[in-house]
Parts: sequence; structure tokens; C-alpha cells
Amino acid sequence: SVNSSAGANVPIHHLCLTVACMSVSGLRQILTDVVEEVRRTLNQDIDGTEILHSLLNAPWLQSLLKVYECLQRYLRESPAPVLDYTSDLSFQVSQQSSLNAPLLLDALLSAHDTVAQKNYEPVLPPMSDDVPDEEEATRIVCLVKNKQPLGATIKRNEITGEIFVARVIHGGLADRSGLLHAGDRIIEVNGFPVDGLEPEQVIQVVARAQGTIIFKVVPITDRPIHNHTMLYVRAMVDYNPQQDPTIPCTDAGVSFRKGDVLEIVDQTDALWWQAKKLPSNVACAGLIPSSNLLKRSQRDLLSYQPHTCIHIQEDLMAIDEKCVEDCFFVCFSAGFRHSLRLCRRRFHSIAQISCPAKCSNNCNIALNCYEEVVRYQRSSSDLYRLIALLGPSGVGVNELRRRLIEMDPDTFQGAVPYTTRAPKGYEESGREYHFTSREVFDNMVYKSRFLEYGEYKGNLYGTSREAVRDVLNSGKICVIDIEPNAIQAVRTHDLRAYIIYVKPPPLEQLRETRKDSYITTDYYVNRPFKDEDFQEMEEAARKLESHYAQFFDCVIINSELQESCDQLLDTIRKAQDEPQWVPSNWIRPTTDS
Ligand SMILES: Nc1ncnc2c1ncn2[C@@H]1O[C@H](COP(=O)(O)OP(=O)(O)OP(=O)(O)O)[C@@H](O)[C@H]1O
Repeated sequence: SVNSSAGANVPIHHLCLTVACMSVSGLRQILTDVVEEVRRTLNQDIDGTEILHSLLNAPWLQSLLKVYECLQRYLRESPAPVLDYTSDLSFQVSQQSSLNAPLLLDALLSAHDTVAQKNYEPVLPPMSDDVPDEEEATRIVCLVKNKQPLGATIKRNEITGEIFVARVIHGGLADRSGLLHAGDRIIEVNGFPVDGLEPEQVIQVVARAQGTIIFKVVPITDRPIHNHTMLYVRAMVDYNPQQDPTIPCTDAGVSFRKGDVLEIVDQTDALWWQAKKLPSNVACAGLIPSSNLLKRSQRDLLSYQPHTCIHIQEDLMAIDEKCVEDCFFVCFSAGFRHSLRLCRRRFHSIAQISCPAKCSNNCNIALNCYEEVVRYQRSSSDLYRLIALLGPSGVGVNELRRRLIEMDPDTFQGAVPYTTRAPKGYEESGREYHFTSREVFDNMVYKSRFLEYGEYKGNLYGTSREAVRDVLNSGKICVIDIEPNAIQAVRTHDLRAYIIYVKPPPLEQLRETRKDSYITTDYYVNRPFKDEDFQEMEEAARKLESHYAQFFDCVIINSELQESCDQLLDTIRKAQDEPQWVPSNWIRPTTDS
């Protein structure tokens, strides 16, 4: 069978088809009229000469004869088009007259030229006469080369030297043609036999080809059933195909960073999935390592890092192919945040989040590289999402939160923390803090009621899940600041936290914007910022980003305070009112979530 995927020819085909349909239906009408006329004439009692006379004079017969004559003349004269470059001509005319020929006319004339030049069909090589009868059924596949890659990879059978299509990339040229499939054996490329060649040599033949590429293939008999999916995941790790020697085709690889959302379109291969990074305006997908493969390479990578603890499942290949919604946590102990109106430098957090996987060093770790996500649009009847601010100590998380609540206390509210310290004279239980005994506090820790908690100067402080729920239930937007330890605790079905990372600006801007600001440290309350503070802040920011960037829904660079406040307001509005990617188990809760 001979196939063509020359998409560019479609308009011309349409043109020809329309013309053909018109003449066919016209002739059909004439012939129907003839039959009807004869029937009516025969029913009347008229003599033969009269019938013959009226028949020969009938307009429909005249038309039919004219058509016949035209066709005969066409066969005799084989008329050639007067011009085969009318679009050039129209361009020249439009240039000279400084008038732009309408787009439609241009397109029409260029269609005319294509037809006149008869270049709308690939010229196929003549069929060889000496094809033995027993030769396998072959297919000639003709693809029109354009700027896009072919979107297929090939492999060589090392024993027979035969070349096969290894995989066809979803949405690529080969895939859209529907003519090449994984497992098809390629015999020739543009008449050039490829058996025994190295795959790179075959690719060179394809690369050298101009215009159309003609593949002679033996189609695979049992085509594998493709596992086409529409799965969206958030990448929990960085991946760069250029640095991955195991990828079957580097050029087909899709690079991604932590937090990127990927649309997985094919999971047929257990090792290499096909995906697009969102937002995407390309049709063609690319290769990404499957969840199991990525887990394996992460394990190899992390096992070389002496200070990183990791929990690994024994049999990685036995893990379900589909993503599990655990989080990828690595030990991290830089500057803990204290939302309890204390400076984090003075607040020693001892928060532990409940996590099913714990390594011998007591790190909270679950290894997962992709997190399944869905697009979520909060409905007006849903509670607001929790807003959790996160950033290195001193960057301005508390300042931003404070200003936000001050600006609109009817909309925004913090969660009232618990403490074991005694109330000061002006403090009221339930307003500044929930004052409680150590026994009650310990019991709350035991029952995992805290999102995070910590100790400062012998007293315990903690933010409970109920305190956050109370604010949300009251119809307000709850805004808290958290330490990285609390990320997993707030990313749940009931709180649906939107995590905003507050990032320090570059050093110069830090110096400039903080020249009149004060910092509270372990030893000083409200002293001017020093360069060491900025360096420490930047170092803590680097660590935070390298370990937790995958959980940031948004990043705000806190340079000019007013601008940051405006940006924060806008971000929170979008988080509540516009569709966002969220873990799928928030929407389809599992027993674990
Ligand atoms: N954009 C900014 N420009 C100038 N000063 C700022 C800016 N953001 C914050 N500050 C000031 O920096 C100081 C530290 O801010 P803040 O207390 O909010 O830090 P933090 O991130 O909450 O850290 P910690 O919890 O350790 O206090 C405050 O004096 C605050 O007013």
C-alpha cells in the first residue's frame, strides 16, 4: 500500500474534491433528467420522428455533448497551464502597485501554482519487477519533512543487524501520520537499504533527505496496545536529559525542575514515559524517566551523599507504577521559623511531622519523584484555602503577614497559637495565645494535633490544626507562617494549603531596602542588619529552595515592602479564585490523606 502524510496538500485536495463533486453532481442531474424525459415521452402517444427530433434538440443533450467534446479536446490537446508561478506574479504586482494583495487571493494563487506544477503528490520510485512472491508485506511510508523532528527513535537488533522503530513520540510527525509504529522494521530510507547500519548512520540518511522521506517498512504484526494516559504530575526532583547517560535519545528528553507540572501522555514503556511540560504549546511530547526509574537514580545519587538520610523501598520495581502521593523529604535543619511572634533564631523547633517512613537517623522521608495533581477551582461554597508563608529567617515573612492582616482584618486572620508560658498582664487566653498546661500540650503533641511546635526558653509553643480550622470555618482566610517541617502537615485535603515562598532579593537590594530595618537575633533585639545577616539569609534560602522548591505554589521576592504586599494580595486572590494544580488526593481523598 502507498501512503502519504503530506499535510501541506490538504487544501489542494479540498479544492480538487470540491470541483470534482460539482461536476459529478451536475452530470448526475443531467442524466436523471434524460431518464425522466424519455419516460414521460414514451408515456405520450407521439410518433418516432417527433421523439427523435425533440430528443436531439433537448438542452440537456446539448450540454452532455458539450461536456463530451470538452473531455475529448482535453485528451487531444493536454492543455498546459498558462503560468505555473502566479503567486510570484501577484507578489510582484502587489509590490509595484504598493497594494497588498488580499491574503485569500495569495492563498488561491499559490494553490493554483501547486496544482499547475503538479507537485502535490510524492514521486514514488517505480516498483521493482523482480519482487519475489514470498517477500514480506511491506509498506511505503512517505513523510514530508518540515522543521519539526520526526518524533521517533530507532534501534538495531545486534544479532541480525535489522533496524526497528523503537518508539514513536506522542504528537510528533511520525505519530500524527499514523503510519509508523514501534516495532516496525525499516528496510530502506529513500531507497537506501539500512540493514546492518548503525542507528546513527540511519539518522544521518534521514537528516540528509530533503523534502519527502520515503521509508520502506515491514509493519509489526502484533502492535502493542498503547497505554495512552492523561495524567498530570508535579515533579518532585530536577531532571536534565543532557546529564542522563541512560536516556535512549537525549534530544527527545524533556528537562524539568522541581515543582514543574508535567502532562504524562504515554506510560506504555515501564522505563521511559512520554510527557509534556506545562504550559506547553507544542504538539510533540518527549521522554521522561518513569517513576520507578527516577526513584532508582535518585537512590543512587543520594546514597553517595554522606549526610543525607533516605528511606528506600527494598524492591523498587515492585512499586506500583502510578504515582503515590507521599512527599520527598530530606533532612534539613536550617533556620526554623516561629510564627508565634518570636524570632526564629531564638526559637528552637522540635516539631516532628507524622510520616510513615522514618530512617534510622530519624529523618522524615518518603521517596517519591512525581506527585499526581489535578486542576482545582475552589467553589464559592468551599472554605478558603490556608495560606502558608515560608522563607529564611529575617526575610520578612512575619512583616508581610502582619501587614496583610492589618490591611484587611475582616478577610485575613492568623491562627492563635498554644503556649505553656504564663500569660502577661494584658494577654487574654484565646486572643494572643491559648494558654495551657504542659500536660495538655504534651497530650496534644501525642495526638498529632500540632502542625508544628517548638520550645523557647523552656516554654512550648505550637500551632494546632484546630486553630487553623477555626479561622477557615469562620469564613476568613487563615494566613500562617511555617517551617519546612510543617509542609507535609499543611498539604492536606482539609487545609489545602497554598504555599508562598518569600525569597530574599539579591545582596545589593537587601542592603538597599533593609538599611532602616532592624533584626532580632539570639543576642540582640532590634539591631540594624549586617552583611553577615544577609549572607546567612541567602545561604538559608539556597538550602530551602534546593530541598523544598517542589512545594512552592508561588515565589515572592521581598525587595520593596509595598510591592511585596501588593503581590501577596494578588497571589492570595488568585490562589482562592483561580484554578490551581493540587495533589489529586485532596480531591479524591484516599484513606491516608
Ligand atoms: N521588604 C522589606 N524592606 C525592608 N525591611 C523589611 C522588609 N521585609 C521585612 N523587613 C524588616 O526586616 C525585619 C525582619 O522581618 P521579619 O521579622 O518579618 O522576618 P521573618 O522572616 O519573620 O524572620 P524571623 O521569624 O526570624 O523574625 C523586620 O524589621 C521587618 O520590618
